Amino acid sequence: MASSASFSPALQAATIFPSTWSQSSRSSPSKLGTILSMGRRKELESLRVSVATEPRVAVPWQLVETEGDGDGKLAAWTSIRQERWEGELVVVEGEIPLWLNGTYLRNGPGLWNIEDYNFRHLFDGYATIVRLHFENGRLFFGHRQIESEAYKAAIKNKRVCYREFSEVPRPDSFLSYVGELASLFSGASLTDNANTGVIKLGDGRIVCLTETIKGSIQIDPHTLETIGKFEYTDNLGGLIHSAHPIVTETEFWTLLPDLVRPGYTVARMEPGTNERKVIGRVNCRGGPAPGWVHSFPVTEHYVVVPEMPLRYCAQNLLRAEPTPLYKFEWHPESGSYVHVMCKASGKIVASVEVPHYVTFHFINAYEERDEDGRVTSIIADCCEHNADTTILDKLRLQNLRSFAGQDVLPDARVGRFRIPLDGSPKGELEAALDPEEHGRGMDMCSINQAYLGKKYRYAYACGAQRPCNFPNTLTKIDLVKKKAKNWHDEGGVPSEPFFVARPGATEEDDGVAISMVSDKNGEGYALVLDGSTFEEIARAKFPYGLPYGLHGCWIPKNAS
Ligand SMILES: CC(=O)/C=C/C=C(C)/C=C/C1=C(C)CCCC1(C)C
Ligand SMILES: CC(/C=C/C=O)=C\C=C\C=O
Ligand SMILES: [Fe+2]
Repeated sequence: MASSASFSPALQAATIFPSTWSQSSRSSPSKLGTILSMGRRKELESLRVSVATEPRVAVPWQLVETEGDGDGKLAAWTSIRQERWEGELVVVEGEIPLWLNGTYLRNGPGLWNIEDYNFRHLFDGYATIVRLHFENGRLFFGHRQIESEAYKAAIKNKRVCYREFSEVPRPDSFLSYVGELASLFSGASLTDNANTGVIKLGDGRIVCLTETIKGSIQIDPHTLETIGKFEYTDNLGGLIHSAHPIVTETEFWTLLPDLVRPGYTVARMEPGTNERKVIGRVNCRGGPAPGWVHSFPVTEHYVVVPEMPLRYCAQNLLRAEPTPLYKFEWHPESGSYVHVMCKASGKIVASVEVPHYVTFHFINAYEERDEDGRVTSIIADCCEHNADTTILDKLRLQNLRSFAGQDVLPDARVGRFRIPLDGSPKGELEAALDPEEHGRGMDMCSINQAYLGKKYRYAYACGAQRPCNFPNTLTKIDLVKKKAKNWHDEGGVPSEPFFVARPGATEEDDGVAISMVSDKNGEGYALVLDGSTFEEIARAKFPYGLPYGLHGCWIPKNAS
C-alpha cells in the first residue's frame, strides 16, 4: 500500500475520481475476497450494476489496488491511503437488518503525516470523515478528508501550518502561510482541524468538531464535502470548548473553559440558530486553570460540570515543544470537583469535592429521587482512567504502532459519581462494575440516546482483551446486573460502538451497535452487532482498512 509518507491528496484527487461509475473498473469477483458464497456474490454483483445508474461518484477498486494491497500493517495507525472513496460494500457476511435505514458518520484523525514528516500523537491527525449509508439491507461507504484551513495549508505548503494537539508549525511555516499579522503565539495559530466528532444539530445541519472553537466545520452528509466554517454569531469569544456538546432534537449544551478567570461558561444554542446563549458560569474551586473538559453529561434538569486536576495550561498552549502532558498539567493539590447547574436558572445546586479522576468521556447522568419525588442526588458515569494521566502518552503514535505483545494499556473502569444535592461537601466515585468484566479497558462509549439524562441500564464501549496496548474489544455493559458481554476479533481495533435504536423499540437495548474495525494486513470492515445479544449480525469489508476513528452520529433515513 502507499506508504503514509507518499500520500499526496491533491494528486490523488486528480487521478482517482471519475465523475461516473466505471463498470469496466469494477472488481473481479476474485478481488472481492472469499467471504461470499458464489450465489450471493452474483446477486450482489448484479445489485452493484444497478448502482451504476445512481449519480454517485465511485472510485474503482482496481485503482485503489494499484497502490498495493494490505502490507501486513495494522490499518488503525496507518494514514488514510487516499483523499476519498465512495461505493457500495458488496462483500457482506451476515445480513444487515432491513429496518436499519440511515447514515452513520464517523470522524477521526486519519492522516498523520505531511510528506515524510510523521506526526506524534493520535489526536494530531487531519480529519477523515467516514460514511456508512444503510439502505434496505445494502451498505454504501465513503470517506473524505475535511477541508479545514489547517489541512489545506498543510497540503499546499507541504508542512504543518497551525498548532495541532501536539504538533506545532515551525515559525517560518506559520508566518509564510498566515502572514506577519498574526503571531505564532496567539489564538490565530490554533488549528481548525475538526478531527474529533461529528454531530447532527436539531435543525439537521451536520457539524464536525474538535476542541478549538474555530474547528467547527459544516459538512454535507451525502457527499462528505466541506461546506464551510460553522460560525457562531454570538460574542462569547474564547478559543476552546468541549469537543462533545450535548445535542438532541431540541437542546444543545456546550461548555467553554475560561483560562483567564478559571471557570467554565455553560451555554445553550437553539436549533436553527448559530447563537450560543450563556446560561450560567462555574468558578473553579482549585488550581491555576480549569480542568480539561473534553466532555460533560447532563440530566433532565441539570448540567454536570467536571473539574479534573488535569488542567489546561495557557503557557503549554502556546509553547513550541510538547510537554509530557501536552497542553495540560496535573495538579493533584488543587483537588477534584464536580459541579451541578440547574438548566433553567443557571444556578449552581451542588459543588462537591470528589476523589481524583481522569476522564475523556462521560457516558450518561441521571437524577435520583426520594419517595416524594424530590431529587436527592445526581449519578454521573464516565470512562475513568484511575486518576492516571499516562493514557495520554500511550496514545502517541509511536506507542500505538509498536505493540510487541506486552500488556501496556493502563487500567480503566466505569467511574460512577454520586453527587448529593443536600449541601454535603463531598461526592463519591466508585467503579460501577468490576473492571475485570471488560478487561480493565474502558473508553469510547455510547448509549441509547432516548435515555440521555435519564436512568439507564446499558452502555456500549471499547474494552480490552489483554495483553494489548489499546482497547481492542467491544463491550456491552449492564449496569444493573454489573456484567459485560464482550466481542473481540484478534488483531483488530474496533472504533466506538455506536448504538442505533430500532424504530418502535420499547426495550433499551433493542437496536444495533455499529463499529468499524481497523484490521491487520491493512484491511478493515464495518461491523453491526445486535444491541441485545451483542452477537455479530453483519460485517462488510472495506476496499482497504481505515485508520482508527473517534466519534460518530446517526442520521435516520427520514432526516437524511
Ligand atoms: C480525547 C480526545 O479526543 C481529545 C482531542 C483533543 C484535541 C483534538 C485537542 C486539541 C487542542 C488543540 C488542537 C489546540 C488547543 C489545545 C487543545 C484543546 C488541547
Ligand atoms: C481512544 C481514547 C482512549 C483510549 C483508551 O483507553 C480516547 C479518545 C478520545 C477521543 O475522543
Ligand atoms: Fe471524545
